[in-house]
Amino acid sequence: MEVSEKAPAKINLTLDALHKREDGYHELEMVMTTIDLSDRIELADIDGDDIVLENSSGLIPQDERNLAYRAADLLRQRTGITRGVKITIHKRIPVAAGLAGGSSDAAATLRGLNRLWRLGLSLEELAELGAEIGSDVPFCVWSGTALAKGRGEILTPVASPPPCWVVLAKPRHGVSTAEVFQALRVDRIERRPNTEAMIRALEQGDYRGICRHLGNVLEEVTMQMYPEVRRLKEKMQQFGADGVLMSGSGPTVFGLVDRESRARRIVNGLRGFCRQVYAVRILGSNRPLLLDKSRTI
Ligand SMILES: C[C@](O)(CO)[C@H](O)COP(=O)(O)OP(=O)(O)OC[C@H]1O[C@@H](n2ccc(N)nc2=O)[C@H](O)[C@@H]1O
Ligand SMILES: Nc1ncnc2c1ncn2[C@@H]1O[C@H](COP(=O)(O)OP(=O)(O)OP(=O)(O)O)[C@@H](O)[C@H]1O
Repeated sequence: MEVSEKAPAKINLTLDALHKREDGYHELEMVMTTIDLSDRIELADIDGDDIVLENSSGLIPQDERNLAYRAADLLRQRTGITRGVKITIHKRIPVAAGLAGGSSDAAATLRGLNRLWRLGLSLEELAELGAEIGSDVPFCVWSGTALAKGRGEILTPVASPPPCWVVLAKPRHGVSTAEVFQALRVDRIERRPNTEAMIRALEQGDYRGICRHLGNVLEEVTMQMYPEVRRLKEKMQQFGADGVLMSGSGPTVFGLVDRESRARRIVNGLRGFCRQVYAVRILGSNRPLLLDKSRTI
């Protein structure tokens, strides 16, 4: 048997770091939403008990370091399942980009294997397992739009943004999330996002309010390391995006745009400065993956 799962990317509408914890992680408060730029994960039964990985990208590990492999391994350990599986990753999300590509592959692997192996685990249980793989995995298990606290694993669903376009520009280099957090000085943060105001704007469907309240405390840190990120943000603003921000730890910069024609114009303008430019939609409602039949059967 074989199942296929969509693994969508996320963007951060806000990201605030409250303090550094004793376990070395940062206590976060952030609003994330899923966008229509996805990897596809195929999971197939195979003879034997190996986890075999194939992927279309030369940029991600092909072994047990791959987050999809780790998800399958963890699920087998916790359920006592010993079946073999072939995981094929069709990669479209840029790697080390701040778009949670690896986390989403892991989350899709958990959802897909739950179906393939008829485990009957709930999304809550899969998200809890996912937290052991990475801070973004629980959000990716649920998808939609959510306020994330703690390390990123304490989730409260909030209203999704009204339909709009997201223009993404990914600079050539990737960014190490660990390095960015290491360079962050929480006691020196000058401007923090207003998370409450963002949630209010989302609940009211206030597109202009959402654009106004975009904010990410990691943006300045990554921009110091990679000035190209600042230049891209400025370009995106000049080309007329309604709101512009770096996603996660970067380096991808995204712009919200209300009309397709303007999104296309911005994409064309940016192509002169950046090779990886996309225009995608926000994935509408909360838990859109339920429509994909990815919930427990
Ligand atoms: C920046 C974000 O993408 C925002 O959504 C996430 O916080 C990062 O999520 P992720 O890539 O799943 O991160 P993890 O693999 O859990 O952590 C990578 C590294 O980032 C740092 N890290 C991550 C999450 C967090 N709340 N505090 C941290 O300080 C830690 O140094 C950790 O070693
Ligand atoms: N399936 C995978 N897809 C992408 N990267 C993976 C995968 N498995 C492991 N990795 C490793 O994880 C690192 C981070 O990649 P990823 O694309 O998830 O970054 P990211 O978008 O910045 O994630 P986040 O926003 O969650 O911090 C890469 O350096 C890559 O080697």
